[in-house]
Amino acid sequence: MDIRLDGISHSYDTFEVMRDISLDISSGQIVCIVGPSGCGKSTLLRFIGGLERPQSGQVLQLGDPPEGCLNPLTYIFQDFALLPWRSVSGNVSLVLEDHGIKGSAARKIIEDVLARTKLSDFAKALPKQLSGGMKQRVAIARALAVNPAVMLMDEPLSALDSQTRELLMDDLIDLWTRQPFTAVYVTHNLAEAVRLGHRVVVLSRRPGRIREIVEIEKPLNQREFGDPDLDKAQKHLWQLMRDEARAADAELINV
Ligand SMILES: Nc1ncnc2c1ncn2[C@@H]1O[C@H](COP(=O)(O)OP(=O)(O)OP(=O)(O)O)[C@@H](O)[C@H]1O
Repeated sequence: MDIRLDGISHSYDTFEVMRDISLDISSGQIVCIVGPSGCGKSTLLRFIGGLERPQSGQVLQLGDPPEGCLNPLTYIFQDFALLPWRSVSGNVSLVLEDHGIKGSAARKIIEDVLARTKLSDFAKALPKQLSGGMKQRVAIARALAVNPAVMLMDEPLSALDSQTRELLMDDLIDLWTRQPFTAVYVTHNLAEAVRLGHRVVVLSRRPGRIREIVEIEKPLNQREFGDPDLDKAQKHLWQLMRDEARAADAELINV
Protein backbone atom coordinates (compact mmCIF):
# COMPACT_ATOMS: atom_id res chain seq x y z
CA MET A 1 0.00 0.00 0.00
CA ASP A 2 1.32 3.42 -0.92
CA ILE A 3 0.33 6.70 0.70
CA ARG A 4 -0.26 9.89 -1.24
CA LEU A 5 -0.49 13.29 0.41
CA ASP A 6 -2.34 15.61 -1.88
CA GLY A 7 -2.16 19.35 -1.21
CA ILE A 8 -2.35 19.23 2.58
CA SER A 9 -2.82 22.61 4.29
CA HIS A 10 -3.83 23.28 7.85
CA SER A 11 -4.32 26.07 10.38
CA TYR A 12 -5.26 25.98 14.04
CA ASP A 13 -7.60 29.03 14.15
CA THR A 14 -5.49 31.73 12.53
CA PHE A 15 -2.23 29.90 13.19
CA GLU A 16 -1.12 28.44 9.87
CA VAL A 17 0.86 25.25 10.45
CA MET A 18 1.44 23.84 6.96
CA ARG A 19 0.74 24.74 3.38
CA ASP A 20 0.19 22.64 0.29
CA ILE A 21 2.15 19.51 1.10
CA SER A 22 2.06 16.84 -1.60
CA LEU A 23 4.14 13.72 -1.26
CA ASP A 24 4.13 10.07 -2.35
CA ILE A 25 5.25 7.43 0.13
CA SER A 26 5.99 4.23 -1.75
CA SER A 27 5.67 0.80 -0.24
CA GLY A 28 8.99 -0.56 1.03
CA GLN A 29 10.59 2.85 1.50
CA ILE A 30 11.60 4.78 4.57
CA VAL A 31 10.74 8.44 4.13
CA CYS A 32 12.30 10.74 6.70
CA ILE A 33 10.79 14.12 7.47
CA VAL A 34 13.06 16.82 8.85
CA GLY A 35 12.52 20.50 9.47
CA PRO A 36 12.85 23.15 12.14
CA SER A 37 10.92 22.99 15.42
CA GLY A 38 7.24 23.72 15.03
CA CYS A 39 7.13 23.28 11.23
CA GLY A 40 4.39 20.67 11.54
CA LYS A 41 6.22 17.32 11.33
CA SER A 42 4.24 15.60 14.08
CA THR A 43 1.01 17.19 12.86
CA LEU A 44 1.66 15.76 9.40
CA LEU A 45 2.22 12.32 10.93
CA ARG A 46 -1.12 12.62 12.76
CA PHE A 47 -2.82 13.45 9.45
CA ILE A 48 -1.22 10.40 7.79
CA GLY A 49 -2.32 8.19 10.69
CA GLY A 50 -5.87 9.56 10.57
CA LEU A 51 -5.74 10.90 14.15
CA GLU A 52 -6.63 14.34 12.82
CA ARG A 53 -7.93 15.65 9.53
CA PRO A 54 -6.32 18.48 7.60
CA GLN A 55 -8.46 21.47 6.69
CA SER A 56 -7.70 21.00 3.04
CA GLY A 57 -6.07 18.36 0.89
CA GLN A 58 -6.25 14.65 1.48
CA VAL A 59 -4.32 11.60 2.58
CA LEU A 60 -4.91 8.73 0.16
CA GLN A 61 -4.17 5.07 0.75
CA LEU A 62 -3.38 3.50 -2.62
CA GLY A 63 -3.64 -0.26 -2.97
CA ASP A 64 -4.26 -2.91 -0.34
CA PRO A 65 -2.46 -3.37 2.98
CA PRO A 66 -0.19 -6.43 3.21
CA GLU A 67 -1.72 -9.83 3.91
CA GLY A 68 -2.43 -10.38 7.58
CA CYS A 69 -2.32 -6.66 8.32
CA LEU A 70 -4.26 -5.88 11.51
CA ASN A 71 -3.62 -2.17 11.62
CA PRO A 72 -2.48 -0.44 8.41
CA LEU A 73 -1.04 2.68 10.08
CA THR A 74 0.86 1.98 13.27
CA TYR A 75 2.71 4.48 15.46
CA ILE A 76 6.04 4.17 17.23
CA PHE A 77 6.63 6.95 19.76
CA GLN A 78 9.77 8.15 21.46
CA ASP A 79 8.52 7.22 24.94
CA PHE A 80 7.98 3.52 24.02
CA ALA A 81 4.47 3.46 25.62
CA LEU A 82 4.86 -0.02 27.18
CA LEU A 83 2.64 -1.38 29.94
CA PRO A 84 4.99 -1.74 32.94
CA TRP A 85 3.14 -4.70 34.47
CA ARG A 86 3.28 -6.77 31.30
CA SER A 87 6.30 -8.76 30.13
CA VAL A 88 7.93 -8.18 26.74
CA SER A 89 5.78 -10.86 25.12
CA GLY A 90 2.74 -9.61 27.09
CA ASN A 91 3.20 -6.13 25.64
CA VAL A 92 3.36 -7.55 22.13
CA SER A 93 0.44 -9.86 22.77
CA LEU A 94 -1.75 -6.91 23.82
CA VAL A 95 -2.13 -5.61 20.27
CA LEU A 96 -3.03 -9.11 19.09
CA GLU A 97 -5.61 -9.55 21.89
CA ASP A 98 -7.22 -6.33 20.66
CA HIS A 99 -7.87 -8.18 17.41
CA GLY A 100 -9.03 -11.40 19.06
CA ILE A 101 -5.81 -13.28 18.20
CA LYS A 102 -4.88 -15.67 21.00
CA GLY A 103 -3.29 -19.05 21.66
CA SER A 104 -0.97 -20.63 19.12
CA ALA A 105 -1.72 -18.03 16.41
CA ALA A 106 -0.60 -15.27 18.78
CA ARG A 107 2.44 -17.27 19.97
CA LYS A 108 3.60 -17.73 16.38
CA ILE A 109 3.45 -13.99 15.64
CA ILE A 110 5.10 -13.07 18.96
CA GLU A 111 7.96 -15.52 18.41
CA ASP A 112 8.49 -14.18 14.91
CA VAL A 113 8.61 -10.48 15.86
CA LEU A 114 10.75 -11.09 18.96
CA ALA A 115 13.22 -13.03 16.81
CA ARG A 116 13.27 -10.25 14.21
CA THR A 117 14.00 -7.66 16.89
CA LYS A 118 16.52 -9.91 18.70
CA LEU A 119 14.38 -10.09 21.82
CA SER A 120 13.67 -13.83 21.99
CA ASP A 121 15.76 -14.26 25.15
CA PHE A 122 13.90 -11.43 26.89
CA ALA A 123 10.32 -12.55 26.28
CA LYS A 124 9.55 -12.86 29.99
CA ALA A 125 11.35 -9.71 31.15
CA LEU A 126 9.43 -6.71 32.45
CA PRO A 127 10.00 -3.25 30.91
CA LYS A 128 11.71 -2.00 34.11
CA GLN A 129 14.39 -4.66 33.62
CA LEU A 130 15.25 -3.36 30.14
CA SER A 131 17.49 -0.57 28.89
CA GLY A 132 15.96 2.27 26.84
CA GLY A 133 17.22 0.72 23.60
CA MET A 134 15.64 -2.62 24.45
CA LYS A 135 12.35 -0.94 25.37
CA GLN A 136 12.25 0.72 21.99
CA ARG A 137 12.93 -2.65 20.36
CA VAL A 138 9.88 -4.00 22.20
CA ALA A 139 7.84 -1.09 20.83
CA ILE A 140 9.12 -1.92 17.33
CA ALA A 141 8.28 -5.62 17.83
CA ARG A 142 4.79 -4.66 18.97
CA ALA A 143 4.34 -2.51 15.85
CA LEU A 144 5.58 -5.31 13.58
CA ALA A 145 3.14 -7.76 15.18
CA VAL A 146 0.20 -6.08 13.45
CA ASN A 147 2.04 -6.28 10.12
CA PRO A 148 1.37 -2.62 9.33
CA ALA A 149 1.31 -1.18 5.84
CA VAL A 150 3.16 1.89 7.12
CA MET A 151 4.95 2.54 10.41
CA LEU A 152 4.65 6.12 11.61
CA MET A 153 7.71 6.87 13.68
CA ASP A 154 7.83 10.11 15.66
CA GLU A 155 11.37 10.76 16.91
CA PRO A 156 11.69 7.09 17.91
CA LEU A 157 15.33 7.32 18.98
CA SER A 158 15.44 10.78 20.51
CA ALA A 159 15.08 9.60 24.13
CA LEU A 160 18.15 7.38 23.77
CA ASP A 161 21.85 8.14 24.25
CA SER A 162 23.99 8.41 21.13
CA GLN A 163 25.55 4.93 21.34
CA THR A 164 22.18 3.27 21.81
CA ARG A 165 20.86 5.31 18.88
CA GLU A 166 23.66 3.92 16.68
CA LEU A 167 22.82 0.37 17.75
CA LEU A 168 19.11 0.87 17.11
CA MET A 169 19.84 2.34 13.68
CA ASP A 170 21.87 -0.78 12.85
CA ASP A 171 18.94 -2.88 14.09
CA LEU A 172 16.43 -0.98 11.97
CA ILE A 173 18.65 -1.36 8.89
CA ASP A 174 19.05 -5.05 9.59
CA LEU A 175 15.30 -5.43 10.04
CA TRP A 176 14.54 -3.58 6.81
CA THR A 177 17.19 -5.52 4.87
CA ARG A 178 15.72 -8.86 5.92
CA GLN A 179 12.15 -7.78 5.27
CA PRO A 180 11.54 -4.29 3.86
CA PHE A 181 8.94 -2.23 5.68
CA THR A 182 7.40 1.15 4.88
CA ALA A 183 7.92 3.99 7.31
CA VAL A 184 7.45 7.71 7.70
CA TYR A 185 10.14 8.72 10.14
CA VAL A 186 10.09 12.15 11.77
CA THR A 187 13.38 13.27 13.25
CA HIS A 188 15.39 16.32 14.27
CA ASN A 189 18.55 14.36 13.77
CA LEU A 190 20.01 14.73 10.28
CA ALA A 191 22.52 11.89 10.84
CA GLU A 192 19.58 9.58 11.50
CA ALA A 193 17.77 10.86 8.41
CA VAL A 194 20.68 10.13 6.05
CA ARG A 195 21.34 6.76 7.66
CA LEU A 196 17.76 5.49 7.46
CA GLY A 197 15.94 7.44 4.78
CA HIS A 198 15.54 6.38 1.18
CA ARG A 199 14.21 9.90 0.80
CA VAL A 200 14.52 12.84 3.15
CA VAL A 201 11.79 15.46 2.96
CA VAL A 202 12.96 18.86 4.18
CA LEU A 203 10.17 21.11 5.43
CA SER A 204 10.51 24.87 5.72
CA ARG A 205 9.72 26.61 8.97
CA ARG A 206 6.09 27.27 9.78
CA PRO A 207 3.93 27.20 7.76
CA GLY A 208 5.68 23.98 6.79
CA ARG A 209 6.13 23.53 3.05
CA ILE A 210 8.28 21.06 1.20
CA ARG A 211 11.58 22.77 0.59
CA GLU A 212 13.35 19.86 -1.06
CA ILE A 213 13.24 16.10 -1.25
CA VAL A 214 16.72 14.58 -1.06
CA GLU A 215 17.07 11.07 -2.48
CA ILE A 216 19.75 8.92 -0.89
CA GLU A 217 20.71 6.23 -3.36
CA LYS A 218 23.15 4.16 -1.31
CA PRO A 219 21.56 0.88 -0.17
CA LEU A 220 20.68 0.94 3.52
CA ASN A 221 22.95 -1.95 4.41
CA GLN A 222 25.96 -0.15 2.93
CA ARG A 223 25.48 2.99 5.02
CA GLU A 224 28.17 2.95 7.65
CA PHE A 225 28.79 5.43 10.44
CA GLY A 226 31.05 8.21 9.04
CA ASP A 227 30.36 7.34 5.36
CA PRO A 228 31.62 10.32 3.26
CA ASP A 229 28.59 10.23 0.91
CA LEU A 230 26.24 10.38 3.88
CA ASP A 231 28.29 13.18 5.44
CA LYS A 232 27.89 15.11 2.19
CA ALA A 233 24.13 14.53 2.14
CA GLN A 234 23.90 15.57 5.79
CA LYS A 235 25.82 18.77 5.07
CA HIS A 236 23.45 19.54 2.21
CA LEU A 237 20.45 18.99 4.50
CA TRP A 238 21.94 21.26 7.14
CA GLN A 239 22.56 24.00 4.56
CA LEU A 240 18.91 23.79 3.58
CA MET A 241 17.76 23.92 7.18
CA ARG A 242 20.18 26.28 8.90
CA ASP A 243 18.52 29.61 8.19
CA GLU A 244 15.06 28.17 8.69
CA ALA A 245 16.08 26.61 12.00
CA ARG A 246 17.59 29.89 13.21
CA ALA A 247 14.45 31.81 12.31
CA ALA A 248 12.22 29.16 13.93
CA ASP A 249 14.34 29.30 17.07
CA ALA A 250 14.02 33.09 17.29
CA GLU A 251 10.27 32.78 16.71
CA LEU A 252 9.84 30.42 19.65
CA ILE A 253 11.84 32.66 21.97
CA ASN A 254 9.75 35.69 20.99
CA VAL A 255 6.38 34.01 21.64
N1 LIG B 1 -3.87 20.82 18.51
C1 LIG B 1 -3.19 21.95 18.33
N2 LIG B 1 -3.72 23.15 18.57
C2 LIG B 1 -3.04 24.28 18.36
N3 LIG B 1 -1.76 24.34 17.90
C3 LIG B 1 -1.16 23.16 17.65
C4 LIG B 1 -1.83 21.90 17.86
N4 LIG B 1 -0.98 20.92 17.50
C5 LIG B 1 0.16 21.52 17.10
N5 LIG B 1 0.05 22.86 17.20
C6 LIG B 1 1.07 23.84 16.83
O1 LIG B 1 1.40 23.60 15.47
C7 LIG B 1 2.78 23.79 15.26
C8 LIG B 1 3.36 22.53 14.65
O2 LIG B 1 3.42 21.52 15.66
P1 LIG B 1 4.15 20.13 15.44
O3 LIG B 1 4.23 19.46 16.77
O4 LIG B 1 3.50 19.41 14.33
O5 LIG B 1 5.59 20.61 14.97
P2 LIG B 1 6.94 19.77 14.86
O6 LIG B 1 7.58 20.16 13.59
O7 LIG B 1 6.65 18.32 15.06
O8 LIG B 1 7.71 20.36 16.11
P3 LIG B 1 8.96 19.78 16.93
O9 LIG B 1 10.06 19.62 15.92
O10 LIG B 1 9.28 20.87 17.90
O11 LIG B 1 8.51 18.50 17.55
C9 LIG B 1 3.39 24.14 16.60
O12 LIG B 1 3.57 25.53 16.68
C10 LIG B 1 2.37 23.64 17.60
O13 LIG B 1 2.39 24.41 18.79
